[in-house]
Amino acid sequence: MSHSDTLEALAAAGIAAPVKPLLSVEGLTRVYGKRIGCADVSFDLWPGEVLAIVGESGSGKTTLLNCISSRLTPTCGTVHYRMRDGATADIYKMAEAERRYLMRTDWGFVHQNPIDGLRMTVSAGANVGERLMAVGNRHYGNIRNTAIEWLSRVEIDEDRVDDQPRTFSGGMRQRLQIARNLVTEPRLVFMDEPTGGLDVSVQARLLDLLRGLVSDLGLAVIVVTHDLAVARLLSDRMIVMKEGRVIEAGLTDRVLDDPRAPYTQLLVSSILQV
Ligand SMILES: Nc1ncnc2c1ncn2[C@@H]1O[C@H](COP(=O)(O)OP(=O)(O)OP(=O)(O)O)[C@@H](O)[C@H]1O
Repeated sequence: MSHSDTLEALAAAGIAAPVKPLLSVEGLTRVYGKRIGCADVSFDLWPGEVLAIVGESGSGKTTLLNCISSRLTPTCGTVHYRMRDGATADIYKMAEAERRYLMRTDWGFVHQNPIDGLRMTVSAGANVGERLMAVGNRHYGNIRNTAIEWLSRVEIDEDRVDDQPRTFSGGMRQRLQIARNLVTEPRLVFMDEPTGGLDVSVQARLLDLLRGLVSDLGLAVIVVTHDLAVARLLSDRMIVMKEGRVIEAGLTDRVLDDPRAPYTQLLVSSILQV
């Protein structure tokens, strides 16, 4: 998507464009031997914007998300991030310690399977409190109070604060993972199929909760999903991937209501027929 397309999309969504994007992805490519994971992906993400990456299984969504979030080294391409002090940093040129700090504080990562994003053998309160300690909080009482506050924000009863997440249902675990990620008020959150693997009714409630939190906190989000309904509910803009490449990009409503690429038309019509 070009810079002018992005500005147009933002204006249509009622988001005032800042001078610089929060994240700029340029020519991002990852190959696995001869197999393409993702190829030549470029886009900008603006503060407070929710971008969905959609496509069928194997289209490269997870590879792209992992390359952007520095969990997987790209074969080529760059990812620039605007730090809190306003300076722009190339995340692959940062010192490892600085990148790790960024990941623990200014970024969040919500995994499809909460087991990958939680510590199952420490309490729910500690799962949330740990992230606060990572940003320098040391006062036990304050940490516990903030953890309890966040549990209630994600609709987990206060009296579960000392329970381990292994005693929680799938939906509760996912809500706890979200609280753990959001407690440090990150500016950018990556989500990989955040509602995948949950019952439909649990999914709907979680999506509602996520939508409220994202809007209240003004979060920028990159969400990977194969579910166009999730993209429709959560995102402002979306990119459609096929065989590792972006084949369509634009405002979510435009792409879903008036898909231009034949592949997107097929994706959309296959959902409508269900
Ligand atoms: N570790 C790996 N080694 C080799 N090939 C891989 C590896 N990970 C992914 N691939 C290949 O890269 C391509 C993109 O896979 P990726 O998992 O990114 O797609 P996806 O859209 O996230 O799929 P899904 O929705 O099923 O998770 C696929 O062809 C896949 O087989």
